[in-house]
Amino acid sequence: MIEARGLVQTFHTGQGKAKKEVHAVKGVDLDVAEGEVVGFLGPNGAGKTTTLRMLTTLLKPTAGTARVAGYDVATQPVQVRRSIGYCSQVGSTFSGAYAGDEVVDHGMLYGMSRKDAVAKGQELFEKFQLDGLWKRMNKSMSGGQKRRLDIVMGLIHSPSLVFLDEPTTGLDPQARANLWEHISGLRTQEGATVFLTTHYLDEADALADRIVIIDRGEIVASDTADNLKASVSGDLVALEVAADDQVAVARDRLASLTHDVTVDGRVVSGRVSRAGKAVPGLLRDLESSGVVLDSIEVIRPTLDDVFLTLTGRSLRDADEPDAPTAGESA
Ligand SMILES: Nc1ncnc2c1ncn2[C@@H]1O[C@H](COP(=O)(O)OP(=O)(O)OP(=O)(O)O)[C@@H](O)[C@H]1O
Repeated sequence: MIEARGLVQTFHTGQGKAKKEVHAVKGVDLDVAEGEVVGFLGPNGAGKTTTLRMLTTLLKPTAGTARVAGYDVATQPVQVRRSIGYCSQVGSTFSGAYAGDEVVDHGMLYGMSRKDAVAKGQELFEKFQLDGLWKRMNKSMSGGQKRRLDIVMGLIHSPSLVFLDEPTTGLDPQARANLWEHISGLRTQEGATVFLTTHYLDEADALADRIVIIDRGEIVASDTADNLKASVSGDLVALEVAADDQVAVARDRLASLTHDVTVDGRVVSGRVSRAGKAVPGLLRDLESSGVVLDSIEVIRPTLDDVFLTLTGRSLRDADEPDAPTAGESA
């Protein structure tokens, strides 16, 4: 569905002495298969939107090639646009028009008949819990309703591939959770392939089959959330031993699974790869060695741990406004 090779975007800003090159995207390769939901994750300014704009033909790549839905973005932009749905960060609806009219007009722009556009629009309004809002203006809708309306606009012509740019930014937790359900339904109910950008770790974790991480214009990882977490640091296993004289035995048993065991009072802990598989055996081992536990905690690494290991910074640091962005050079 998406096949990008060496995509580059260099912006030129300012004039004279203030002239600057911004290397927003620096040679991105991407492959997205039909039916996949891919989360494109990265901090502010990492190059997510710029990559998305190149893939959706809104921006010409400085270098590199991309085929999207079977068409070349540079030479067949019209065919690409017909095959995809795009929901931008800023939204695509106009505040002074009825929601239903906008959706129908949008469908007609794609060559649908009014009758078909109305039928599909009404079906989508129902699916996205917008029933009753056909004759409502965008300006009198809640944030969550507006985002759902944006998605309906992007789906009116039944695209096989949908791009969502930070779909839940600015929404409250309940509206986010509600939108997540709808996004999951895009594949199951609409049969669409979904490529979404986000800087929310939990969003990528919850929605995507595969996560592609971009940092400063370069892809730094691409895998399932589980594999990314497992490959980086392992799960933290913390054993609280019931008696002081059993601490050493517990430490030795845990050391058979990992090198980095630490002891803090009666708490023995260490990082174990794929703890879900290893812990049952460890518990049997501890029991047969006569160790009694007060508690056991298994803490899975977060995608933030992954990002930290890959880039040396946490996503939160990277989010700070004064952190350096996409390789700007004078
Ligand atoms: N039109 C432009 N002219 C100059 N620089 C730009 C332009 N658009 C984006 N940039 C710069 O390119 C870099 C990547 O921006 P981009 O919007 O792709 O990041 P992003 O990962 O989508 O960030 P966010 O999460 O904040 O939306 C940033 O340094 C940004 O300032």
